[in-house]
Amino acid sequence: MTRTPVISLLKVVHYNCSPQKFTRKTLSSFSKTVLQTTASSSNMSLNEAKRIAAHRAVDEWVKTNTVVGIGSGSTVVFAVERLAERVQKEGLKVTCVPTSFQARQLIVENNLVLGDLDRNPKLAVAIDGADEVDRNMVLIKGGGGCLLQEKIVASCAEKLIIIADYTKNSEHLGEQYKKGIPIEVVPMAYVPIKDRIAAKYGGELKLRMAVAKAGPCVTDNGNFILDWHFKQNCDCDWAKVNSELLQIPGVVETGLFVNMATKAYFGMNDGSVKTQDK
Ligand SMILES: O=C(CO)[C@H](O)[C@H](O)COP(=O)(O)O
Repeated sequence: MTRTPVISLLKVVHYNCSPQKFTRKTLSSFSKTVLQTTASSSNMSLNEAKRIAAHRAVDEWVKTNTVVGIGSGSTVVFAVERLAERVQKEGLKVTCVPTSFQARQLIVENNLVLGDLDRNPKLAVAIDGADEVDRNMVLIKGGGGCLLQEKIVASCAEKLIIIADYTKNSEHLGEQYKKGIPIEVVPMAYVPIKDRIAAKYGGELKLRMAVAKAGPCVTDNGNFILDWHFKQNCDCDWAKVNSELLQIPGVVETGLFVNMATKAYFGMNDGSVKTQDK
């Protein structure tokens, strides 16, 4: 049987919970805006930067007869594209475990083998995007609202490999990503959680609102998301902050990924791929 890669940005880059709704049109104007504000002499589109990072990571990390975690977001679209190409061209055999409804759709639409943690509790590698990566490889994730399943799948993988464009590569968290740290919470507890975090650490917490629905964004797990706009230039011990946040009743998971990522691949503005290790 011939397997045909089916990549539809219109379908797969659709975030229910993203503050920015992506379609082919908005994705391109979004990319343009970011490019204009981050690199005046840019010669590579953000999508091209995502693509080169994703393809390189898939080529270096995905081996045949393995189980691979498939992250969520717009960069992962290009990783799945590459996996599908390799299945077709080299007969690569992989089982793919999704981290969201979007990832599941991507796997199915590209005729890749769909797995789950019941049958595949140990993964060789998980490939995922990030909203920001700091110099210590601490990540902010959850811009697309999929942080809980992303962290679960990453925790089952021997390696977590991050793919991103150059706008995600920072010295400190919050330097470039201005939408805060996503925190997934049980709906009935969002107000007390918000108050407790603000009282302890300062900053502002915003309930993430849905894009094409009135009311809050509801995650794939039926929860809400608080985006924590922490104080700028925070010299925080993120491992400690993460553990403390997880102690609050009603906090399900945070978008802080500390000591999880093995390597990050950034597609750069000049067409090169920069890597960062743990
Ligand atoms: O954490 C995520 C979704 O929950 C994504 O990996 C993160 O938002 C990056 O997305 P993109 O590749 O679209 O920049």
